[in-house]
Amino acid sequence: MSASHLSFVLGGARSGKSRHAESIITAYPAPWSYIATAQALDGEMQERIAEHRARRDDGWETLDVPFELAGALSSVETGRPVLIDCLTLWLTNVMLADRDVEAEIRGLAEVLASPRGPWVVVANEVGLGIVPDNALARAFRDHAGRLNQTVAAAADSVILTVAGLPMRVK
Ligand SMILES: Nc1nc2c(ncn2[C@@H]2O[C@H](COP(=O)(O)OP(=O)(O)OP(=O)(O)O)[C@@H](O)[C@H]2O)c(=O)[nH]1
Repeated sequence: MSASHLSFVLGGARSGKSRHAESIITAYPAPWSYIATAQALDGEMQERIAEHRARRDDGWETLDVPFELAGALSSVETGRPVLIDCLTLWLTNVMLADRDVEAEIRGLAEVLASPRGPWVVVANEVGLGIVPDNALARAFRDHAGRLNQTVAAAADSVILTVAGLPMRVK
């Protein structure tokens, strides 16, 4: 595999994007860092998180980062492979906390543009369905689309996972 500064893995729910992203990272020698943006706010999320934790072995160090992604990435040791799962939940956290979404995306984009890595970022492709009938969902869909374009522009490889299959789109 060629050395990559930034890979971006996109897909729908349960499309296999996390598993594919993990396989990119574990092709590098351990230790690897896993930056989790999910917050275990209810039993269902706790179960999903437990499933993920169970399949990560001792080579992984997990950091819980619901908000300060740019800061967390900047402070990771140079050369350490990092997986960020997932950007769309980070966006949800930022919007629900009433933070300045544009400013947060700019801050993240600056760090992602730095010539570091290997980093793999996971996100949901959310905009394919009908126009949501409430304003918050429409704003979320639009921010998610712009965020994905920003990260894809900075990435040297972009992969779309469909039904568990990775398709290279950049
Ligand atoms: N807080 C926390 N979250 C975690 C941890 N491990 C995984 N997660 C979160 O679990 C979420 C993914 O959950 P899933 O429901 O399996 O994802 P999915 O999008 O439906 O499925 P795939 O497309 O197959 O990856 C990510 O947003 C991670 O942040 C952890 O150790 N701590």
